[in-house]
Amino acid sequence: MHDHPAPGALPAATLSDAMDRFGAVEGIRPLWRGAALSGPAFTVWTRPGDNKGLHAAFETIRRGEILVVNGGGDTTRAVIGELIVQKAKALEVGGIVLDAAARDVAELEELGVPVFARAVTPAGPWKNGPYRVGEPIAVGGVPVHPGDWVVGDDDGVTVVPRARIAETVAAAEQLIAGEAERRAANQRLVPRD
Ligand SMILES: O=C([O-])CC(=O)C(=O)O
Ligand SMILES: [Mg+2]
Repeated sequence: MHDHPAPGALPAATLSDAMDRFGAVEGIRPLWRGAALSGPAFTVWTRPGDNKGLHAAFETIRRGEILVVNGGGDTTRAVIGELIVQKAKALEVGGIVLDAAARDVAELEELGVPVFARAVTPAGPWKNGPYRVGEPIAVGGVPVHPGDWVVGDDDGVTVVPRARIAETVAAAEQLIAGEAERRAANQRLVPRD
């Protein structure tokens, strides 16, 4: 199904730069320093504060896919915690991106499944729906279709549309080469008296 060159470990910032600085998700951060993910999106749209749809997603999500959730940007209810992320770990999901909140953060870091969220709160979710699985959504102002490439690192999350993965990777690699030259020039700087 995923027959394109993958962005792999390219930085989220560089991938966004390579798309004229679009595609960068607003306001969603890693829950701990060093959390990083890269993989195709598996989308869920849920009623704010409710995680019935996330449990449904774990019925069909595949190894390596990134669970990307539009939870309406709600920060008052955590839609994931330790128990649901245990499922993600067992299924070898590639990571979780929430336009919503999380809880049990110490346990999440120990589990090691990379989680990106808008907020953290001890308040638990409702479990009634409604929800949608596998439909186009948006997170942090960026559209996400199933199969779009999602990259997250210390800076946050960038989404690369599926049809633009190859050209974006090529452009990002060129930017990285240019940055290497600028880095070398910076290292030649000396103080002036
Ligand atoms: O209660 C919930 O659904 C969220 C949670 O804390 C967990 O999954 O551990
Ligand atoms: Mg919990």
